Amino acid sequence: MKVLVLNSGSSSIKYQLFRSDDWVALASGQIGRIGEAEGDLKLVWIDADGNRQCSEDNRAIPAHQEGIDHIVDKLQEQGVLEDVSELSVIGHRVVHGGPHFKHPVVVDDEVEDEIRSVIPLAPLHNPGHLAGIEVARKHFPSVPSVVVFDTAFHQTMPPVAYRYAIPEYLYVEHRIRRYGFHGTSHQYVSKRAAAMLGKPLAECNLITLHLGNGASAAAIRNGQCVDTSMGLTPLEGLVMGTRSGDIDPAVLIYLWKNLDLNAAAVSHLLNRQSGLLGVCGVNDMREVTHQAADGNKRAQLAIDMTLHRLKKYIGAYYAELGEVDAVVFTGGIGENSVEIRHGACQGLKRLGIELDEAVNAERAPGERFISTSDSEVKLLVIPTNEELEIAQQALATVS
Ligand SMILES: Nc1ncnc2c1ncn2[C@@H]1O[C@H](COP(=O)(O)OP(=O)(O)O)[C@@H](O)[C@H]1O
Ligand SMILES: CC(=O)OP(=O)(O)O
Ligand SMILES: [Mg+2]
Repeated sequence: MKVLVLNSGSSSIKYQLFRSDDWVALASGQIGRIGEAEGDLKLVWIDADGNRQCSEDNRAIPAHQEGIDHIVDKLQEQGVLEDVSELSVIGHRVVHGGPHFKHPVVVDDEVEDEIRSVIPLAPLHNPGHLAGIEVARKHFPSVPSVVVFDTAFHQTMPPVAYRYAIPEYLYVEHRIRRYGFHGTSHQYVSKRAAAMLGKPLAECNLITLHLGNGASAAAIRNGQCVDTSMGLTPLEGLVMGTRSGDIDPAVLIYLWKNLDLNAAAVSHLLNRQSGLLGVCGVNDMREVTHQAADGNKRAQLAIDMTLHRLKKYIGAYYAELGEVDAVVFTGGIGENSVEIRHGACQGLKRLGIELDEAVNAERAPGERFISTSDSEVKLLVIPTNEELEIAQQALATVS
């Protein structure tokens, strides 16, 4: 049997089709730049002879609806999903589950309504997820859809970590608290880290760093999340591609009072015009790194601010955990940026964190140790696989 996973973002859809007996990915792909004049479509699949094939094109994809139609056509055309009855379940990533969802659930009208009701808390993400769910239900009415929430893994946080120091009724009546995101990724890399360390996950203390367009850190004690950097929404915490991360809330009041910006304008400014983009005009870390290497001072400042914030969180979570087995780097930046990993580990020798610079600089794919053999705290690079984690959780939910 097979499991299809759709990870619909604000302007992209990532997807993978797994064979559930051995979790081999039969196909994986991405549709980027949805709604733009030119799309960015990629699909890698395994053909009938077991060979890896790849196709790319730039056709325009106006909306998620067309994107998912395209995915289904393409999977059928390449022979990896000939018969819908081969599909046991479709797994969907949903960034915000709000206060209600602690575990994956089978989608019904009520679940869809609940996801819709928390759109204001994840405006960049939840609308795309809903579009994905609706189109999948239309294409595969007989196949159950299961939603797996980014917020679920963080539900083990204690109140000291998830409460804001604001009047209690805002928590009790409005559920204003810290939820945390990228949970599926933090959970996946935690399990892989335990396997690499050769210890049960329940005995591992970890700091996991998911550094992609959105970025978050998590403190894991005995395999469970005890703190994370994102909050009520995916805006809190680290410096991100276009999001500010931590900021004095008085800045918002200032913008409202003195620049006459309303709530929508402030949200747009902090979610879409800030972070690396706000500081240096570019949001892609590869480009920022090139510009900094060419002597661009704004790009260098953007990198230095990213590292400054990242180190604050590593230090804070180290202090919270007391003992740390490993720091894990994942996400597009964590997996690929030699410079960011180098900068994040600088000067931490007294904490028992020592990077092996030569190993860090090797652009090797896959899971690897990048600490010196003497480093008390191990440093790991682990490519995340949110889709695999979602596929396994989705199948377990309907089994
Ligand atoms: N070789 C690289 N060096 C530095 N940054 C990289 C590299 N490869 C990818 N990235 C960065 O990873 C980020 C995207 O991460 P990803 O996890 O794919 O994002 P998303 O949040 O969209 O899933 C971008 O900022 C991109 O520039
Ligand atoms: C929650 C979040 O920020 O997700 P992404 O990194 O995919 O934007
Ligand atoms: Mg991501």
